[in-house]
Amino acid sequence: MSTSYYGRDLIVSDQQISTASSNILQVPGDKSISHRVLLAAAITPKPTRLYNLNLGNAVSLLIPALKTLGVQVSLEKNVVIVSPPINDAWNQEEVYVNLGPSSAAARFLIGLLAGLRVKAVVDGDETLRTRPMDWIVEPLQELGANIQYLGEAGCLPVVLKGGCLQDGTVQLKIGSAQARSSVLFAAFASERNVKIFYPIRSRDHTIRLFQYLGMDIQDLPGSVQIQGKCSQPLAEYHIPGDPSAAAFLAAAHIFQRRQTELVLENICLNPTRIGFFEVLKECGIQVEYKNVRQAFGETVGTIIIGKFCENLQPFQIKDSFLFHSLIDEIPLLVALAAIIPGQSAIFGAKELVFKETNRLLSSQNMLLAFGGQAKVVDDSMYITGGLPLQAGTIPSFGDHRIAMSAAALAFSLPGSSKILLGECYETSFPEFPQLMSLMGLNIFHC
Ligand SMILES: O=C(O)C1=C[C@@H](OP(=O)(O)O)[C@@H](O)[C@H](O)C1
Ligand SMILES: C=C(OP(=O)(O)O)C(=O)O
Repeated sequence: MSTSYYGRDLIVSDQQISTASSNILQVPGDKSISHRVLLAAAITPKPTRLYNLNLGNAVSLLIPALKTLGVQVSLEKNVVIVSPPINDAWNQEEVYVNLGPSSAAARFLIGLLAGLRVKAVVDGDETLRTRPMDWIVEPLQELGANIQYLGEAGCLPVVLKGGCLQDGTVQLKIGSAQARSSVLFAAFASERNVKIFYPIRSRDHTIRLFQYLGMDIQDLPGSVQIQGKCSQPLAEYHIPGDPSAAAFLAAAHIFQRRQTELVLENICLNPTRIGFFEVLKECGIQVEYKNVRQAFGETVGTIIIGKFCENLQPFQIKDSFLFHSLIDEIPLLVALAAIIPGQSAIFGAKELVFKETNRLLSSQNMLLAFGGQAKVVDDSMYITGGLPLQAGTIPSFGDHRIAMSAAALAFSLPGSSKILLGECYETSFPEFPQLMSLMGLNIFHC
């Protein structure tokens, strides 16, 4: 399996660095919400103050791209301030922007630029160039956007050449939240009336954000219709903690068999995102949501993971809503399944093939390197848990979710493991080593 990522390896050793490790932690802002509020702020008439923005590469690379296009972005202490281009003068010189590894950043930006009729070339790194862009280009073209592929058909780079978006209806074939959000951003930016039919309710942050902005939205099972006019511009937004980052801390707590509670504060508890924690419950791990409240259209609260208990049960993921609500946590669930005696299984996981790596195969290979057993059959995966695992040299393929899953699991094993290219955690969770150290994990680069 190939990778385009170049970074340092990570060493994880079983030597605890501190006996007094922390039980109350906060994680960085949610990556998905960060992408969406940055783009919404870029087309909101007044400056917007964004608190707790995720500053991993996947989000931060969007900032220079927006600046190239004329958007004003500045940092004041820990607040990112975003204002639209002066006099709405988006750069029209067919500028080149590169979103590195982030398909969410690229897909949303293409939707937004199509809606604004801004001319630009949108590109990504070698990995992103292999990921499907037809999921968004086709519906945008159906609505009138002029987008052409500059390299391989269906992939980045693409050139946007204007084209006037029309009111209309599109039917998405794929459950991808990014596909739906790209079209929603196009409708917002063009102020068009667009109806989207979609097969699965995957993460719905864009719908919630647009409702919060006062847009006229009809949100029905299987479809959403939006009149892309915002009546209540953003002035500020506090981004809640990322449940996908919180999942690594919860897993480390379980792998370490801690006999205390772990408290994760200020986490996004949107039901389309907390599938990992629901599966933990199914396995017999105590999980509680406390202090649950609504903030900026999102559900936010504290997650409490109980002390480790023996007799964990294997899990099965069959339902497509559940699958999408934990889509980025599959590598971590594969690692978790390895310590639970019996067979766990994940079904209908075709979309994992289109992530930073083919995550069915990269998760399998990660586990095999620890001496575990996992088998991929078509779009399903079967993991035999409870077998003896060993520390070792573990490939991450430059995929942040694989690297962090491997690091969390490695800590529970005697000896040291080397996670190849492990520094790629910076894509979504730059604070990963610091937070893991707070949990006693001995982790360093080499
Ligand atoms: O909408 C989003 O922010 C995301 C949606 C998911 O991708 P797909 O929509 O391609 O499934 C997820 O894997 C990605 O990390 C972020
Ligand atoms: C798949 C991911 O993100 P994206 O699709 O935006 O690259 C992820 O963060 O795990």
